[in-house]
Amino acid sequence: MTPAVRVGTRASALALTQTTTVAESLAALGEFGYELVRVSTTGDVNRASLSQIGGTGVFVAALREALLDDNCDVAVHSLKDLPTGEAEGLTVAAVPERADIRDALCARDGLTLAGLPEGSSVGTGSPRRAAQLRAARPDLSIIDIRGNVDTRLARVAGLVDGGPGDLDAVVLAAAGLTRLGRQGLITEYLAPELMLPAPGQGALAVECRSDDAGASVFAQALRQYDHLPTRLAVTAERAVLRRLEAGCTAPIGAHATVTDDVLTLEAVVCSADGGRLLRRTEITADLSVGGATSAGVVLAEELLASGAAEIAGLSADL
Ligand SMILES: NCc1[nH]cc(CCC(=O)O)c1CC(=O)O
Repeated sequence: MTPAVRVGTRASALALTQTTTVAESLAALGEFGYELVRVSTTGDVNRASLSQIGGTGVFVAALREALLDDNCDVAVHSLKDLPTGEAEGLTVAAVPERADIRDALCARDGLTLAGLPEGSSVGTGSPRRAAQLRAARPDLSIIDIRGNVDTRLARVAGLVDGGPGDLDAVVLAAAGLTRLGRQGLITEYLAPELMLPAPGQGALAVECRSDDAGASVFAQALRQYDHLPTRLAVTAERAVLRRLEAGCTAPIGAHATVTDDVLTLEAVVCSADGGRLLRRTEITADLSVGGATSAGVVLAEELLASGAAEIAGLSADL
C-alpha cells in the first residue's frame, strides 16, 4: 500500500480547490496517495473586518499549528496570505507555477471600471485595492466588505441569484475566481498599471516541517513541483513587504516578472485615500533567491527614501 500524505487545508471552497489541485499534482509526481485534513482558522470564523482583526496571517496560523502538532504533513496556503517572517521549524518547500496575478472587477450589467456611473459603490476589504481604486476613480464610494468569494459576489446587484445586491461592483483576485470556476462573472481584468496586485497574489505555497523537506516520502515531489521563476518573483515581491515591515493588509502592491535574463520588480505604496501613489521599478540580472531578495530590499529602501513610511503610515525606518 502506498503511504497517504496528510494535506492540511482551510475549509473554504477556494482553499479546498487549491489544496486538491496541489495534492493531486504532488501525488502524481511521487509514489503516495493523499488525504485532506480540514483546519478552521480565525480568518474563517471571525466575520469582523480583516483590518480590524489586525495581525497578519490569520488564515495561516492554524494550518501551521497543525503541521507542528503533526496533524498533517504538508499545508497549502495562498502565498499572499503568508506572513513574510520565517516560521520556526517549517519550510516553504514548493511554490508552484503561479496563475493570473491580476485583480478583477465583477460589476453589475457587464460594466467596466471606466463605465461605472459616477458615485458607484465598489466593495473590497483590501486597503491596497481601495487606494488604487480611489486613485483611478476618486468619485467612487469604496465599501469595506468581508467574507468568502461567493459572499462578496452576492453583494453585486444582479450578478448572482438571491444575493443582497447592494453594491455596483466588487474587486477580487482573478486567480481565486478562476479556481472557483467564477471567471465568467469578471467584467474587467484590471491591468497592473492601474491596480498592482498584492505581493504573491495568484501563487500558492506548500509548506512542510523542515525535517521532512530533505528526506520524506514527499520531499522529492515537492522539489519537482517548485517553479523557480515563480519562486524568484514572489521572493522579490515579499522582500519589499518585509523591508517595509508591512503585512498583507498594508496599502502596498508588488509584482515581479522573470524572463531568461532579468527579474523586473514593480512596487507601489499608497496613501489610504489614494491621493498619493509612490511607484518604483527595480531590475536585476541576479536570478538567484538572494538576488531576488536584494532587489526587493533595494526597491523598498528607494520607496522609504521617497517617503513611503509617511504616505502609507508605516513604522519602517530607512
Ligand atoms: N485574502 C484572501 C485571498 N487569498 C487568496 C485569494 C485569491 C487567490 C490568490 O490571490 O492567490 C484571496 C481572495 C481574494 O483576494 O480575492
